[in-house]
Amino acid sequence: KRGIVIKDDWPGYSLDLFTYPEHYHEDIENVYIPHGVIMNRIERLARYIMEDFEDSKIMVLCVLKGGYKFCADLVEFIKVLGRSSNRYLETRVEFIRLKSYLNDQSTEDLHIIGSSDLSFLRGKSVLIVEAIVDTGKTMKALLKHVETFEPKMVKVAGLLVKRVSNMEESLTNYVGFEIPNQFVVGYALDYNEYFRDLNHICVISKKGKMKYKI
Ligand SMILES: O=P(O)(O)OC[C@H]1O[C@H](OP(=O)(O)OP(=O)(O)O)[C@H](O)[C@@H]1O
Ligand SMILES: Oc1ncnc2c1N=NC2
Repeated sequence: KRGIVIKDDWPGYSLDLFTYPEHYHEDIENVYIPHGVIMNRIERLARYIMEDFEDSKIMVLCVLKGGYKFCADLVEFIKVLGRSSNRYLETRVEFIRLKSYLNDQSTEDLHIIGSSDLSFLRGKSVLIVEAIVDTGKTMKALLKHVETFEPKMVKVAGLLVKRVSNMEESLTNYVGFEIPNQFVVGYALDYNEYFRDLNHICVISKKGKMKYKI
């Protein structure tokens, strides 16, 4: 599944058509994916996931920090949809903190911050929830690490997948949006820890990149 394909020439929406935190006015170019569209897409992904996991419990592994909003909203939809179709899927959430980006570049070394012990995954049906797959380095390394704990099944939900190489095709089972290769922020996606408090997914402006550069 490629998800909603956003074309290279998609200009995004003009900033004055939406509300966003005033302090980011100079730092973002446009509203690339409005919060409402993100939520509607996540609701549809929840339906796919419920069909595939049917009656087994879901062990959600949320990849911090970028994945925390996507994970919270996805798990909420799974709960709400489960209630209305009286097919309740028991969902447990665990977290892993990975860091690999400085400014807008992936550093060579991926490192796990905090505990790397995932033994709670043994024998479980695992859903890895990740905000974005860009070079795929993080997801490749994480999948290798997860496999060492012998889960029963592993599926990956990626809200955004960058059209950078065909590698990600095999890395994600559920894709929210396939986007061109440009740096986006918002909805918990950051640039040096900024913009996580932005509801929409936006394209960062040159000024924003300079202002918050490390
Ligand atoms: O496919 P890749 O090129 O590896 O990029 C994807 C990863 O990079 C970002 O993490 P980041 O290092 O920014 O940490 P954060 O999630 O805490 O912001 C993002 O949250 C993914 O985990
Ligand atoms: O576009 C992006 N925006 C925020 N964080 C990341 C991105 N790509 N890899 C990590």
